[in-house]
Amino acid sequence: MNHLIAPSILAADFANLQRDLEMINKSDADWVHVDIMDGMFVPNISFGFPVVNAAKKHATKPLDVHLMIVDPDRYLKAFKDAGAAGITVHYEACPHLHRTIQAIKELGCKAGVALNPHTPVTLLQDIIADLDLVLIMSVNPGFGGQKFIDNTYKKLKDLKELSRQKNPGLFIEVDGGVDQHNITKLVDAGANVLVAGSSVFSSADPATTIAHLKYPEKLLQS
Ligand SMILES: O=C(CO)[C@H](O)[C@H](O)COP(=O)(O)O
Ligand SMILES: [Co+2]
Repeated sequence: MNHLIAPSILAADFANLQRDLEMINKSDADWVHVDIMDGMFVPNISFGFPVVNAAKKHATKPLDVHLMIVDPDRYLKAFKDAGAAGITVHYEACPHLHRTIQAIKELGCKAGVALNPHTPVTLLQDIIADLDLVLIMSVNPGFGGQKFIDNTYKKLKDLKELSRQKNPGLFIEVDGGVDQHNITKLVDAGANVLVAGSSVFSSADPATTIAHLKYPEKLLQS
């Protein structure tokens, strides 16, 4: 399949969120990535339900909600009601991950698990068949605009192999420091959903940057 692009609104201009979502609507983006941070699981607080509701009101593409929060089970239904199409929880935040994944699916959302940079892919062996998506963090979660961690390529290859054996339809998402320079190598390593925050929103023309991320081969030809 062609890879999907999920711009992260963490890097959008919150005072002009409607404008930035309308840009995403008209662009080659596939999903809208929504980062929820609680100041506990990660050392930063982003935004909560009113902003997700507002995003849902203006976005025409599915909301891909990335929960960087402790004990996410408390809020799954609230995020579904706010407009989430997919909910991704962190492996490191879920002692009863199987139960959490079933709860997300029962809500009718796509279910994902995110791995911090130090968490090995092998820990997913007994849950991967139940998942729609695995998110490989390529920075330490909590902030946009950080430097990409090179070990990500190896983790993507490990995950691609595990998914080939146990769940060939898996969405393999990579999140953090994705830009026009590393996108082709990330797709070659196995990523099929690419999150991009700063590289999109700090560029002069965000819609064109999204097009370059979606079709990097056209950039090489031009
Ligand atoms: O989950 C995240 C941070 O924890 C963000 O999705 C990620 O950092 C995207 O931002 P950037 O592309 O600027 O690195
Ligand atoms: Co994210």
